[in-house]
Amino acid sequence: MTTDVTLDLTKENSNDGVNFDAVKDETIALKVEDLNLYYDKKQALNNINLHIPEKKVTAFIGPSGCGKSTLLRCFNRMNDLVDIARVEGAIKLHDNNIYGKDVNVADLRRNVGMVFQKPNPFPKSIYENVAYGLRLQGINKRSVLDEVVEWALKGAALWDEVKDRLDENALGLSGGQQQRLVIARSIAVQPEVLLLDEPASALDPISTLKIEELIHDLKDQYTIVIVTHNMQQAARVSDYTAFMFMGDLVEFDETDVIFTNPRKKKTEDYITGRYG
Ligand SMILES: Nc1ncnc2c1ncn2[C@@H]1O[C@H](COP(=O)(O)OP(=O)(O)OP(=O)(O)O)[C@@H](O)[C@H]1O
Repeated sequence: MTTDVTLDLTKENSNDGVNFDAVKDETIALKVEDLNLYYDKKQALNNINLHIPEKKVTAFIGPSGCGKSTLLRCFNRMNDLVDIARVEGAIKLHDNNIYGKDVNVADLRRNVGMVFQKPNPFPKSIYENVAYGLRLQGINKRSVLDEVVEWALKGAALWDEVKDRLDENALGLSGGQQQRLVIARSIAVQPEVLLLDEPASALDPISTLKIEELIHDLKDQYTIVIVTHNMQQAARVSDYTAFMFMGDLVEFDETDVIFTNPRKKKTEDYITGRYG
């Protein structure tokens, strides 16, 4: 992937639905500035400008194919893995452009963790799944690993269910438990930001509820960005919501405003189920 941080000032600014004032009293963790993303010649993100507040939950909603996952994957440069993807503009994590030349992408991905729709534990023990990121950093001391594994599993609300079977294969856990294990694996390396791409869409309702409760608990310590198809879920878990449509960020505001009093007709049409 190539990056080009030169801004195209001729592009019309289509961000009049983005209410930056909604987050003016928050500390901003991530600033998206004039971001365009192309898959080959097809533009998938159009001049996105957005401020994501620290230690809050921000949800991305919008119809299939509107660019939610593409935008989410920009925050830890997962799109670098797509050869045909090209990014223009900047994303600043506490004022440092993550697309800058000196950025260590492995460090970025440790600091900005990601959880996918389908739980993806490694075919290793529950313990080794959580210890994985620490071992990558060269931390192998058993007492340190024990402490972090317990802390992360407690943080992911899984400890009580697995504390007596830490040496069992993680693939033997239920889907909901696997997803909480993946969250434990992410938080074990103490990221600042957690990106959740439809984390509950493959789960049953009870597991979904547990993930939603967990998101609520985690936001005290982490900046969370979640992509969801489920508008009720966005309304339940998020503080702020961004509505996307065909690569545009149509509207961003407090979640209550988006769901009760949106400014844009397109947002209203979507949340009232007129398309989707
Ligand atoms: N690796 C890729 N190569 C080419 N085009 C892609 C790639 N990934 C996504 N796209 C295209 O970019 C656009 C946005 O896709 P994206 O997956 O970001 O949307 P989304 O809103 O997350 O959709 P969904 O809700 O269905 O997951 C779509 O037109 C999609 O086909």
